[in-house]
Amino acid sequence: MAKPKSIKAALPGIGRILHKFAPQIRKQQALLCVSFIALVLETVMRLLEPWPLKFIFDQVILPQFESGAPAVEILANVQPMVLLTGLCVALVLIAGLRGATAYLSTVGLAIAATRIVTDVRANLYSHLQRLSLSFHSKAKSGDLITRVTYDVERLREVAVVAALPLFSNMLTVVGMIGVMFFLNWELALIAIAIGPLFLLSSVRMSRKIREVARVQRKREGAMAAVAAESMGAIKVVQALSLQTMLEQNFSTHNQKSLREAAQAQKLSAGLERTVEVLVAISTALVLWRGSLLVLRQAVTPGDLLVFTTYLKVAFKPMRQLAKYTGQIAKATASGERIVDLLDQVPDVQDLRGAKTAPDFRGAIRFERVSFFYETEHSTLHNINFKVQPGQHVALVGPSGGGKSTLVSLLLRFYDPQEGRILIDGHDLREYKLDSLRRQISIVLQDSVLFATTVRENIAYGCLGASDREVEAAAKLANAHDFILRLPQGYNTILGERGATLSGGQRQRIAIARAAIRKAPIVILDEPTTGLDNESERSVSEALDRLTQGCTTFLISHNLRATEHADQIFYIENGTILERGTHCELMQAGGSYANLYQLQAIDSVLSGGTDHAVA
Ligand SMILES: Nc1ncnc2c1ncn2[C@@H]1O[C@H](COP(=O)(O)OP(=O)(O)OP(=O)(O)O)[C@@H](O)[C@H]1O
Repeated sequence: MAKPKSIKAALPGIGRILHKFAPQIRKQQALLCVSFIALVLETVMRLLEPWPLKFIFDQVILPQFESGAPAVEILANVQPMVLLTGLCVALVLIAGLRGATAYLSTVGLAIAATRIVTDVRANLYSHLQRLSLSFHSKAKSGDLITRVTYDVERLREVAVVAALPLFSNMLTVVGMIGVMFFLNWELALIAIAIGPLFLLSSVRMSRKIREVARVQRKREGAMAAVAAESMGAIKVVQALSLQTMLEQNFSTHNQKSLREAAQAQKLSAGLERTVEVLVAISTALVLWRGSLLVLRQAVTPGDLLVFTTYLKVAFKPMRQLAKYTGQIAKATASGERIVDLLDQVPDVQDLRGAKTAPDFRGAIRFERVSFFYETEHSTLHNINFKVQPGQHVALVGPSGGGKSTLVSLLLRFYDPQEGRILIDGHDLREYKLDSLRRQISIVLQDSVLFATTVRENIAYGCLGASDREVEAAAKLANAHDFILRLPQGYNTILGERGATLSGGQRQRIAIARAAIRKAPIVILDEPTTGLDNESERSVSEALDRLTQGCTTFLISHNLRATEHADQIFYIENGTILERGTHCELMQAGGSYANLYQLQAIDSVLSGGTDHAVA
């Protein structure tokens, strides 16, 4: 998505963001209203600030100057000393009120913006967790993390430090121009004549600044990618001694980023100086013409004072306009990235009227099920089978045949394009997703554990499980003994993805996590692949206990591990090519029998000892 180049280009984006965040904004309505009122009062105070000084000049120091304004007529009748004291008090009061209202509006708006953005972030995170696998398998996790963290933070920061001050300053500038025209249109025209020149230079400079900032942003992205990649694959980096090469790569980006940052700084400092000169020119012109008008008594010295003060005050925020608009344009890009994500609709979600699934017996039926991912080429084609409660089914066949896809349909990670899947006689889609998935346990080849305690990792299988249940599950999974030997036993905190454990230990904790669910349906996707004989034996034993009495789907390339299954499906190119028990398939002498014999020969030649798990 291209980044908006300017506020104008960003406007539709801002509209879209505000529309999307409307519910969160509405929640902060009261606070926003109070802050806005404070903001308007602050603007009024800013406009009033030079007026006591004007009256001191016109009424106390130089009372000979005439002014037709009714307010001034009233002041003319007040004792000069009383007036002076009153005006000095007013000066302090105005400054105090301005400070108080500015504090109220700044803090109020900042709190409201922070609450809105925090709400949006929570929403985004929960939305992301619910998006279908079809979305997540295409999305880059690094990019998603950036959106939840960096983009949301940038939105908050810019809302507080740029958008709100910009809005308040604009309000002040408009008010000042109005008052200047009220006082004297000729001087007001001279004062704002510098405007186009100011706009021209600031637009030109800010465009340059944005270009440099964009390059720098890209560079930072590249640096983050290099760092993330090498940290994620630190084992390979160290084993291949790639550190120096990667350091050089990183350092090049780092140096360039530094130069670009300096250039952006130089440009914005240049812009500030240009604006200062323009303000000086404008002030000089107003002073020159204003003094002539004062001498002709067309305006009072106090009016001239108000003009010059306004010029000084008004141009100060304008100087930051370029900075603010650039930041807002960038934040809009961030906001749109967030809205893009929030607009994603999960492919798989609860259908209207979906009900909580009752306790399953575990009878499963696939009826003319066909499924394809993005491509039209079907991954599963016309799959039909029935499994009785408690039966063990083995899915075997060549890689890419569609075995994992088939079981992912059972979990409703995806919905089939044709046909239907029934559990205990009811279509899966009739049930609420959570209640369906709660009754299915899975153990994958590379089980993912979380960077928390062993106890919590097991309890994640059934949130709210007691310590006793956790230990019982660990015992079933042959994990209890090795867990007790860990430094803090069940309270040992694991490394990210369970990196501090061996493959076999990880699998046994994953089995404990599956066991604690006490689900009637179990899916095992190559759970013993990659383990050494000792670990495999221990894991297989645990799996035997886990799957007892459960409807089980076991995916395995090792046919020795699947030969005891009640039904074996030989799946190739998305169809069940052969089905039956081990004996039936061996007798049929088809692809299964050939593969089995090949594996048996291999096993004999390598002296391997494979163990059945189902
Ligand atoms: N998320 C996905 N998006 C697109 N295509 C996919 C996706 N996942 C799998 N595929 C494709 O679907 C086909 C079946 O994949 P699947 O993982 O189900 O096969 P498998 O039999 O389990 O293979 P293996 O035994 O190697 O695990 C493959 O051609 C694969 O490339």
